[in-house]
Amino acid sequence: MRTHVIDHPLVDHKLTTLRDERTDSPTFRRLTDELVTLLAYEATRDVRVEATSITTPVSPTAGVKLATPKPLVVPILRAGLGMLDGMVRLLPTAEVGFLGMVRNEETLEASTYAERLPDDLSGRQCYVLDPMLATGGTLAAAIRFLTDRGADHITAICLLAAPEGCARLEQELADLDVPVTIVTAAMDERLNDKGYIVPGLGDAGDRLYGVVH
Ligand SMILES: O=P(O)(O)OC[C@H]1O[C@H](OP(=O)(O)OP(=O)(O)O)[C@H](O)[C@@H]1O
Ligand SMILES: O=c1cc[nH]c(=O)[nH]1
Ligand SMILES: [Mg+2]
Repeated sequence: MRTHVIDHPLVDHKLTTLRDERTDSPTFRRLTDELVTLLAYEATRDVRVEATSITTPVSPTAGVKLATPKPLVVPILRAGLGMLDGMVRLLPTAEVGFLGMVRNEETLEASTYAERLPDDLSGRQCYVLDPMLATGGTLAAAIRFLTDRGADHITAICLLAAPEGCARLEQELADLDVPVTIVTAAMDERLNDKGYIVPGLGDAGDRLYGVVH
């Protein structure tokens, strides 16, 4: 597994406002959207392309276009939905599949409550969107779900990651022969005793969409 922490002053600037407890939901949604587009630029560095030829107003020339099958973008509901627009702005022809997952806040175990994905993901590059990689339980299960269906290249885009979650992914996905890359805006210090990322930004789903409990 490769972990790529984006080092860019604009990312750090937007992330600081996102973390601030005074930032309201509309601003939080806008900053999430902007950050995802910046992260997606790096995360798609190895998106598959194929050769094509076109003619400019001046001459014929060789170029590239996105390879077929097109990449699949998979936001993990709820909070990952806040990252979808920013991602498809960069990859407008990607297909989108959905995974609904929630973490039990007592046991910290993740469970899946919704799934709308192609049955066969053979040969597909998948981009998983989830703002928080905390214990790693949610992302480990999501990645396993996709590789069980045949996905052969996984990139997860997260706003924040915790070292504990990355270590768990390394361990739980050690048997996979599929390349997995985590792209994140920051690697935070640790988890607290409730499984929240420290310093983090709180509950991403609640900050995007409100408290449902
Ligand atoms: O790494 P983990 O410890 O598994 O935690 C991370 C998960 O927790 C949050 O989702 P949550 O369960 O709060 O659902 P929500 O998006 O509906 O708020 C977050 O969006 C991740 O999916
Ligand atoms: O810090 C955290 C951990 C899990 N889920 C969140 O939304 N935030
Ligand atoms: Mg939540």
